[in-house]
This record gives sequence, C-alpha cells and structure tokens, in this order.
Amino acid sequence: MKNVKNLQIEKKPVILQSDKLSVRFGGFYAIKEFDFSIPHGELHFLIGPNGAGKTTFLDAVCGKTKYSEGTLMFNGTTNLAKLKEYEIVREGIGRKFQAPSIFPFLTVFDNLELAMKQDKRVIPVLFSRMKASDKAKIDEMLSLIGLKEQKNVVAKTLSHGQKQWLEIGMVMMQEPNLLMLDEPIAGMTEEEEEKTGELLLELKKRCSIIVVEHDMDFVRKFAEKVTVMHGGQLLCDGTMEEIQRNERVMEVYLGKKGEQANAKAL
Ligand SMILES: Nc1ncnc2c1ncn2[C@@H]1O[C@H](COP(=O)(O)OP(=O)(O)OP(=O)(O)O)[C@@H](O)[C@H]1O
Repeated sequence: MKNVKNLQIEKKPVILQSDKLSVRFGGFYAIKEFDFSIPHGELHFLIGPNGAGKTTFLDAVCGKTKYSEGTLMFNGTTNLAKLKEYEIVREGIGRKFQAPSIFPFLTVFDNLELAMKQDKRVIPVLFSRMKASDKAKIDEMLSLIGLKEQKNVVAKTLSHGQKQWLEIGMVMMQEPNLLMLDEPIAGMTEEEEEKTGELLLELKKRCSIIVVEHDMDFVRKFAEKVTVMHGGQLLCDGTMEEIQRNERVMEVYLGKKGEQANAKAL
C-alpha cells in the first residue's frame, strides 16, 4: 500500500487573504464581498475589464483606500485594517504604481541606495559611509534587474523599460514579502516585456507577487494563477487553462461568444 502522506499535496501558507472585502465610494461599491488569497511565492495575476475593481483592491491592500466591510489578513495574523500606509510597507507589502517614481537626477545605484535606507532624506544618505554588505546588496539587485552596466548612469537617461525595472528594484530593496505591480509592461517593447516576465519569475523566488495586467499574451505566458474580477466581484480564479475554459469569463470578460475573435485572445 502506498504511503498516503506522500500523496498529499503540500500546501504553502497563505500570505494575503481577503474575505468578503467591500470598498465603497459613497453609495457605490467598487469592490463587493471579494474573496482572494495568495500563498507564499506565487506569481498571481489579477485581470478583468476596465472598472472591475483591480486597482481599488491593490489600494485597499496597501492602505491607500480604506475598506468598508470584510477582512484583509496578511501573514495569517496581521489585520491590515488596523495599519497606516507606512506600517503596511513595514509589514512587508511593497507596491509599484504604473508611472515610475524614481529620482531622475540620481544614478541608478543611488536610487537603489535611497530605497534601501529608512532615512529618506537625500543628503544624509548620500554622504553617510556605506557598509560593504549594503553595497553588495545593491550590486546583487543591479544584476537581478539587469542594470549592472547602467549602475552609474543618471536615471532620467534610462529607457522606459529600464526605469520600470529600476523602480521594481527599489521596491525590492525593502525586501517585501508581497510585491504588487500595476500594469508593469505598459508602454514596453516586446523585448522589454519578455525581460520583465523573466524578472517576475526570478522575483517570485523571494516574495509573492500580485500583478494587475490587461495584456493577455503576457498573462498567458507568465501567470501561475489568475483571478478574474468583474463589477467589483470575484468572477473566478484558477490556472490560466481553467480561466480559458470558464464560460462566464468568456461571456462577461471577453464579450459574447462569437465576438471573442475581436477581443484580445485569452
Ligand atoms: N476614488 C474613487 N471615487 C469614486 N469611484 C471610484 C474611485 N476609485 C475608483 N472608483 C470607481 O471604482 C470602480 C473600480 O475602479 P478601479 O480603478 O479599481 O478599476 P480597475 O479594474 O482597476 O480598472 P482599470 O483596468 O480601468 O484600471 C470604477 O467604477 C471606478 O470609477
């Protein structure tokens, strides 16, 4: 007889879980009773039509927007409702917005150094003596985000894609347990998109990642798990194959059957 224990699928602990989460703007529910969970080390895509509530969900997780009902738990025990935005960052949740917010007149290296320090004032950070271990951390991040050769380049001269990778690197310098990205490949060339996908696969070895994305080719290529939102609610979740087979997704997300050829193929 086979060992039953060996047949059990090992489940990774959940890092973020929402239960019946609702966000209201006046009388309008941007998110309604939304259930979501992501385990440690997963690359999870959040998709859905415009206005589905994806960005509002990220806003609720990082404390930018307060939610009205439901719960949001981080690492099993931390109730995010009780924390301010900076406390949520300190807990280990990093967020990169769509537009890069790098320091354009500083070098790539200095941008990463600033992101690592607690003291965000430019002068003390630049003139303080750097520890060898900090320097090694920055060099490692430069390799990871593919900007080793641009180390001493002023950030404003980087390409659009390179600026996005730099900002991802800056968020990663905080060593988050959960990284949230809003449309990271918007405006990128195909080559840059590919590199970004490869970067996400590397980063998921260090933290869980939620990516809000509209580009279905990219989602299909890199998603481990996908959640589809519609009208502020959970439509379905699963692997990309499961999502592609789901009738409701086809009808609601991509339009009626028969019109699918017009939508970007899922
Ligand atoms: N501050 C706000 N006040 C009022 N309504 C808002 C606010 N923020 C978002 N909404 C509304 O909430 C709904 C969800 O918006 P959200 O930006 O989360 O959608 P989304 O899925 O991210 O869309 P997109 O893919 O277009 O970015 C939309 O109807 C939007 O107009």
